[in-house]
Amino acid sequence: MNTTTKARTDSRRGDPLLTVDNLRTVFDTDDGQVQAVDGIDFTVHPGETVCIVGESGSGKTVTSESITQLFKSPPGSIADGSVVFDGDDLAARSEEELTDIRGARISHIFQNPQGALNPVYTVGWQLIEAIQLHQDVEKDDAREEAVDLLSRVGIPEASARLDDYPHELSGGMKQRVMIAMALACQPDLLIADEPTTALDVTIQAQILRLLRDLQEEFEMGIIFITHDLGVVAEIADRVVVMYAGKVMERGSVYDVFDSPSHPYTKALLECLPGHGSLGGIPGSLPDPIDPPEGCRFADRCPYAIEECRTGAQPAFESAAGDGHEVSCVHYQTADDPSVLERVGGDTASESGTQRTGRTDGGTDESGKQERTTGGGRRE
Ligand SMILES: Nc1ncnc2c1ncn2[C@@H]1O[C@H](COP(=O)(O)OP(=O)(O)OP(=O)(O)O)[C@@H](O)[C@H]1O
Ligand code: NI
Repeated sequence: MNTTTKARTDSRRGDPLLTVDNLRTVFDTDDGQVQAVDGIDFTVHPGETVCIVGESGSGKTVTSESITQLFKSPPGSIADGSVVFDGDDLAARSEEELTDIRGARISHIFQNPQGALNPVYTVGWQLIEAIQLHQDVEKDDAREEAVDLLSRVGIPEASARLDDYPHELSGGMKQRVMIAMALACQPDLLIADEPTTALDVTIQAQILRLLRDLQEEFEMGIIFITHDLGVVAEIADRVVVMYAGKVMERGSVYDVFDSPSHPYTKALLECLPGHGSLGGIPGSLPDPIDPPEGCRFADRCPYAIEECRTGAQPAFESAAGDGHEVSCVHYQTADDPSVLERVGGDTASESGTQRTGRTDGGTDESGKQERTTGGGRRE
């Protein structure tokens, strides 16, 4: 995050490119209905990068998959809400209509490139096809653009790679080709779910730079999901903090990082290297099939009071900063994060492990378990 980012955020005006309103996405399983995304709201403006952050299992991937309904249905379905893209509610669109939108106006990049490339065509053929689908250019020009894109995602000897088939490439190379493919159609909205996690830091930096360049060139909106809060600080204009299918806090990257307001956001930031709390937030996510009443984070929150455990997730209250909002009962009377120091009293000043009474081991184990469950179920 820097002053440029801040200036960009503040100058953002006009209609959003994407408005997600009260979105609920559920999965029917043998054990019951998983409330993966449970009534969330956020917007993305043209040229803006919105990062979705939150622990494993919070619903980030399901949120991103819900936009063009990429999840398998059944078991998944949108149970409520709307996803308005450029004036059009995608939640009400047929699979056929969504196929047209995917890859033309909305592109996805996943952590795992498997399945994103067609094994029977060369990399060059697929890229040139994608470029020509969207732009009225001759084949030679499209070829030149394909080479340029490949070198910009960090592929050495790009022109030679055009004749390769996907299986001839290493995993990291495939990932980069997939990113190039997603950008080839110059999407209005790019949805990237942990796109650079498997890549080394130099290539990662190169790809983030490429995204920023293309974003400036084409006013592309970006939804970026990552566990790496360092990357968030670098690329986000705005941040959406998710927990257990709910949005806990949202605002400019500047406000969320400098004045984290929800106790959950504070805890997430404390897990950054050099910020004290190592090994994650003590405790684990609530049961997604039968989430608790009140604030979903209450069981792990050092500031929780009786009021936090009844009713629905608290309504959004404004926190310090333009468009900075937080879903926490403690902000119903104030918009200043220091309110937590006052309400927290002694509990708040205790160390991370004492807060919930859990000690070593619990965190790591539960964290890992969430990951396995989330990934395993999707297959
Ligand atoms: N196909 C599915 N069937 C049942 N439950 C699912 C399915 N896909 C996701 N879920 C559940 O939905 C919830 C949200 O999962 P999601 O993958 O969106 O989390 P995430 O925030 O992306 O986590 P991570 O950081 O690990 O990628 C989890 O409880 C997960 O187990
Ligand atoms: Ni995910």
